[in-house]
Amino acid sequence: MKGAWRVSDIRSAEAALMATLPPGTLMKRAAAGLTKRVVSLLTDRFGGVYGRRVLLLVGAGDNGGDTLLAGAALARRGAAVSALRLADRVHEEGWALLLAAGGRSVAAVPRTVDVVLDGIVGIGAKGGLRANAAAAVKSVRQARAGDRARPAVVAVDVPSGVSVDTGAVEGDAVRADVTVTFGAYKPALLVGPAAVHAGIVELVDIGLRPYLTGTAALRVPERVDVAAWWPRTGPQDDKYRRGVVGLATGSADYPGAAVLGVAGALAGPTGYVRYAGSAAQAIRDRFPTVVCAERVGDAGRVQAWVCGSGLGTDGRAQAELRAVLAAPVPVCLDADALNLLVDGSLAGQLRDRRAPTVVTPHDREFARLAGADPGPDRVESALQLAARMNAVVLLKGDRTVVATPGGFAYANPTGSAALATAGTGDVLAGLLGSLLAAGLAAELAAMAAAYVHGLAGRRAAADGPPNALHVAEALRETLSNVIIKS
Ligand SMILES: NC(=O)C1=CN([C@@H]2O[C@H](COP(=O)(O)OP(=O)(O)OC[C@H]3O[C@@H](n4cnc5c(N)ncnc54)[C@H](O)[C@@H]3O)[C@@H](O)[C@H]2O)[C@@H](O)CC1
Repeated sequence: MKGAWRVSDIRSAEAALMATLPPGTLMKRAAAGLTKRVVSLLTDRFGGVYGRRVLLLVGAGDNGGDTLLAGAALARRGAAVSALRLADRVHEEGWALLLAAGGRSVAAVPRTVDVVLDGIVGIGAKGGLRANAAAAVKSVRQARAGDRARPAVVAVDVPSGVSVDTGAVEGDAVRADVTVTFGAYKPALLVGPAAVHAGIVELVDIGLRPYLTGTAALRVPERVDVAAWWPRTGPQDDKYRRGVVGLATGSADYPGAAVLGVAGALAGPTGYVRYAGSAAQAIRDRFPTVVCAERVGDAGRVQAWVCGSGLGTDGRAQAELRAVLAAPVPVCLDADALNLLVDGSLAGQLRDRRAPTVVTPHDREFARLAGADPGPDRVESALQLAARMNAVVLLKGDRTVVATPGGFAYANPTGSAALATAGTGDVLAGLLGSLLAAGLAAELAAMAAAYVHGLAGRRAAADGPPNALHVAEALRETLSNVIIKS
């Protein structure tokens, strides 16, 4: 699993590591990693390094220093390197090396450039881009709009203009194709709108890891993690032992929500799916293996409930949610269940639950639950709500965040714009419920479901604009690739 560290932790680790090394060693390691990545980008996209036009955007700090050292190395390999200074003072040694290698200073963004290196600011940034930097970034963007291939943009350590610890982007910020980051991931590379600005993120090992002693601000699972968490069927299992998931979703008015949730649950690891609600006929017609009842109280034993989507908010819906909350099993609450939780007595019942609860709000539902929109720091917002509700919070977004009441946060790397369509959340909730019923810990169930659901969204989108049923249908093949074959 990847971990992302806050700037303060990275600074402490760097200080401890630097104390063991000759001055300048870390910057040389960083610049060497950056140079290597830019060489491969120039070679892959533009056929080589010699004669290719590289522009350095250079700010005042060591981030500019890394960039100048890499620029000097590229110039020595024959690239035509120019540097635009965006501060009165820049890293002196780096500047001298660049000029000695044949690099030149420019006063504005040249008209034609193959690759831009963004060395305006790194982890020492305070506030957004200043006016001269913002103007240079705008020129680069305009050049790219006229020629979709060039310039390719490589951010050094982080894209300038983003908030490194939170992933917020409040003003203008660099949009990179690739970010080459040093020593450790930073939250902005993995979560929030900044993650989109970072593009493909590549970590250069500069020897920092053993010195990062604090807790990661954020964890980002990889395929092997999800595969390891996924419950497997053993030779001793029967349909009950694999777990029974119950869905209290949908209604006569909204049977589709129930259908989509059940489709998600059927793709999960449980051996048995029960449905309780007034969309039972639609479920029977479509899924003959699902056992249906009209009410939660009549459904029989389940090991986890999914409740909410399409349920409505009338008296019957309230009674069903109350029954679900009273069950001593893990519960996943979505959509209308979240709207009903704004009611004080149900919220109290939720806080008193002993078994785990997962809530899966999008931003508007989050605002109703928390009393305010998620702030620019989505991880912190989700953590606060998790602590307040005593529930795991899965905050949906391009990089879905999972936060636990105990203070741990995860970000999902597989988000896809394809999932921004009606009903995909129902599929997610069903899959998540199945993982809960199979016995996976609530935060891992939430993370694993988001991860696989994101991949299924991408897979479904490969055949054209998908709807939620396409996403549900893509789950089986996605699971076969990700989980079973790994
Ligand atoms: N500290 C280390 O051990 C290492 C640091 N490295 C590089 O050094 C960077 C951090 O260097 P610094 O601490 O010098 O910080 P930065 O290079 O991020 O920039 C800080 C400087 O930029 C100016 N500045 C701050 N906010 C600004 C803004 N919004 N617009 C314009 N200028 C602004 C400040 O006056 C300050 O001088 C890292 O991101 C990384 O690229 C690497 O060389 C690896 C090792």
